[in-house]
Amino acid sequence: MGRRAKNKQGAPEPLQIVPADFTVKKRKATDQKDARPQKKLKDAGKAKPSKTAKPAKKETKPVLTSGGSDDEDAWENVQDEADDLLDDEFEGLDDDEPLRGPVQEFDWSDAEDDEIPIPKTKKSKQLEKPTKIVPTGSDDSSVEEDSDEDDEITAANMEARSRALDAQALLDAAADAEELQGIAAEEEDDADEYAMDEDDEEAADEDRFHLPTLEERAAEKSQGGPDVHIIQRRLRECARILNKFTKRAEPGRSRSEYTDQMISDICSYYGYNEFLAEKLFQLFPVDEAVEFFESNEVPRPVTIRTNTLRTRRRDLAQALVNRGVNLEPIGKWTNVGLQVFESSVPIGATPEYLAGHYMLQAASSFLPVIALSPEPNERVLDMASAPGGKTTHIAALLQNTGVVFANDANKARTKSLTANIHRLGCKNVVVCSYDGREFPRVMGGFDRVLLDAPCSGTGVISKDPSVKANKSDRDFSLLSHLQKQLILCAIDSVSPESKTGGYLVYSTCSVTVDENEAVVDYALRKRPNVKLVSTGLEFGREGFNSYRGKTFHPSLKLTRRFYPHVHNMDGFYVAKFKVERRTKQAPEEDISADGMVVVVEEGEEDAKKLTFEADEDKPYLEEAKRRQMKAKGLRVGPRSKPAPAA
Ligand SMILES: C[S@@+](CC[C@H](N)C(=O)[O-])C[C@H]1O[C@@H](n2cnc3c(N)ncnc32)[C@H](O)[C@@H]1O
Repeated sequence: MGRRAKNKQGAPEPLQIVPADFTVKKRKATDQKDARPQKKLKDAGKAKPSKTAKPAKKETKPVLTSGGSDDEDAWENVQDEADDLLDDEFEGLDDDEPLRGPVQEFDWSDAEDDEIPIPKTKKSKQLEKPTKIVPTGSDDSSVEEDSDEDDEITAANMEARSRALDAQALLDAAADAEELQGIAAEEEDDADEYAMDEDDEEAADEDRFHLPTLEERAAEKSQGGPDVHIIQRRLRECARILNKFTKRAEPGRSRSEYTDQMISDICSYYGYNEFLAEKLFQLFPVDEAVEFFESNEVPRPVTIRTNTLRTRRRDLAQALVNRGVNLEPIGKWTNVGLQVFESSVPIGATPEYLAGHYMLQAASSFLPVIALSPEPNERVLDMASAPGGKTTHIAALLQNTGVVFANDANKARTKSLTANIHRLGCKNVVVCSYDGREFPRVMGGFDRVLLDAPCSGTGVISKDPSVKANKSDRDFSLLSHLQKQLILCAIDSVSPESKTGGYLVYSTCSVTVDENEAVVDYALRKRPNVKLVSTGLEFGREGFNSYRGKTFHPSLKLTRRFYPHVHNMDGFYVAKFKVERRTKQAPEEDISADGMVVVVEEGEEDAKKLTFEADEDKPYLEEAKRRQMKAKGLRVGPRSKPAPAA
């Protein structure tokens, strides 16, 4: 575990959401070495008071305990106050209607840093310029009112007029130059906020940043690695320099030297292996990458989903407030979510929890089900469903009508799935345990399918920091391969004839492109009868259209990415497909002799010849079979050795 991992934030920040077109603002470099990076709001018009600096009303929110009080009046007062607060919180929120509304910007800042900078709007310099006064040789300002045309040109005044015109031209030129300079300076400021303080900073910074040479790095390593403060400063400085490389880099040093230093520092500071640090680093602009790594050190807010089969959100909130839970609705995008700020009782063991009134569930986990949007009486497949957070959400949206097939390849995990289904009172769910790649042979013709795929978990590192050290290149290849097989099976399980649906939602709690856009793009290429449609989610970043030399289908923009540092929720990815009727037969080579889907990797044309017998596929197949057997509790033999190179 990295050194920062120990330094966890106390109470989680309230969840606030940024709009889809939100761009992450760059941080200003500060000279406070230990300070956590602070985000400043550029636009005061859009600024919202920080949730950390809560309104006074909320600060007085009572923490009620079920133990009660000897003083009945006091109890009633507190009770009334709690009721009022709930009424305020929930006013206008109709539990039965999907809520829509503007999304809010997530603010990292602590209360004391909440001052909102004056908005930096681009004003027309033309409007700001003082009215020019044309010198006429007279100080009498009334003269300036006179128009040139009115003055008769005579031999006597000709020279004076000529001088005045020259002077005016000079003044105009000077003013224009000044204006151009101003615009250039302003553009530079806008292009990079760091530049705002650059001169001051650099002038004050006697101890100028020096990028260690290879020898210096080796020496540093041999002495047990650098001090945390040195790494912090180096990360900040490297990010600052990479942002404006030509201007700020040390002469003779390359961009990749700074990048390598950053990745190496990220590994030692946060505890990632080099492969994963680089993979994640590449996903973002430099300074945003640091924000991403930083946010993985902070726990996400505790959130619960109201089980509408058993209660209403308002009633649940009331019951929990009465037990001493401090909570509020997550945001306008969900009418069932509640964020828990603090609780005097264990939130996973309240009578309401045991009675199935809610599910402890990350906010990001609501998103695929919202995108799936199942309708009553539909037939739905949840292909990889354990432990059932999304299954039970689907069952609730179906209002216990229709049927949900909750499948998971891992039989052991179906126990917790079944327990959750019972606890939440879902009566329309059938639990099964197949490898998802066996669908639709076992069952097909679903109105909607959810494939919440097995993934690397790079979106949930704050929950499972072991991901930082234990994910390798091989893991990503295997996972991407499995996901590609599963997604084709999921598509083929959807009924294009469905009167109400015909949709597949693909999701992962990972942020890597291999597991997301690459899988979705592969599915689009292999199944011409599907197209991407809007997820219906009002926030989230657009999926990548291209990434590191790979180009994806333009419709990948319709998919959505969610990030911890932007949306204060787990990293997540959601894509929604509409499945149409097939116009021609599926390519034969998709299905192997044993009925499994064959994944065709990069270079589709050559790959057309591939079957499961192909040497390249063997290790993947073998590994998949080993895992399958292991999951079923069967003994697996040793891995076969790779054949020697010819
Ligand atoms: C991300 S988790 C699913 C979480 C679940 N949807 C929820 O909301 O609670 C992925 C699941 O896929 C299952 N899985 C892995 N390989 C599978 C396969 N080949 N077919 C079906 N399920 C699989 C794992 O056992 C795991 O439970």
